[in-house]
Amino acid sequence: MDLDLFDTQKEPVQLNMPDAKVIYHPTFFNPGESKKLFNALLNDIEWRQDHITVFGKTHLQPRLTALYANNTKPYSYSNITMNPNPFTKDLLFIKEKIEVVSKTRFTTCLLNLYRNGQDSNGWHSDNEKELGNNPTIASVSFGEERWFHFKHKNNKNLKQKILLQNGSLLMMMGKTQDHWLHQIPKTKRNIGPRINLTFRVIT
Ligand SMILES: O=C(O)CCC(=O)C(=O)O
Ligand SMILES: [Fe+2]
Repeated sequence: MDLDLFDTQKEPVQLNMPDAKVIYHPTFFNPGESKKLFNALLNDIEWRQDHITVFGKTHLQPRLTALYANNTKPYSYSNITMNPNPFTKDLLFIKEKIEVVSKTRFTTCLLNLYRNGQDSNGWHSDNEKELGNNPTIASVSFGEERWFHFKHKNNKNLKQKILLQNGSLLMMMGKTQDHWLHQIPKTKRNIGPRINLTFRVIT
């Protein structure tokens, strides 16, 4: 019997999405490394909960966030401007490992902490002008797995979804942000926290 047949997928896969380039590495960090990094980030990152203004109404963001960078350039989205903290040792370790596969030098990391299934991230694309054209965004996940949904901006029939596993890396490149929106929906499952790190280049 070939036990490999029952192993989960380990090789990177490109998602079947027209007008986009999205590559998923299911096991970029091994389980031991992922657990250590999850615990360290949960404790050491300066998590905060900002207010956002949508359609003139102010709400608390449905998750905690943080911004780290190797420069002092602010990042603005949804009427919030965040000023970065300097990268920590753990963030530099993760960044350098991702830079090898992505052949990109990242400046900035936006972090999200989804405390439970009620925390979420609404439909958006990462198309702020600070990111430039065709941004490469490297998204790392630790902790509970959560569904990540994509929908095409012009063709309602085009959708994609992927379960982002502990220790995974999702790369969004090329025209992805021009043509697609993404979200992390709420779930009624009784689940624990998930940490997501999105590495970006801010020019
Ligand atoms: O939590 C995730 O996987 C996605 C986060 C995201 O889309 C963002 O921060 O822009
Ligand atoms: Fe995003």
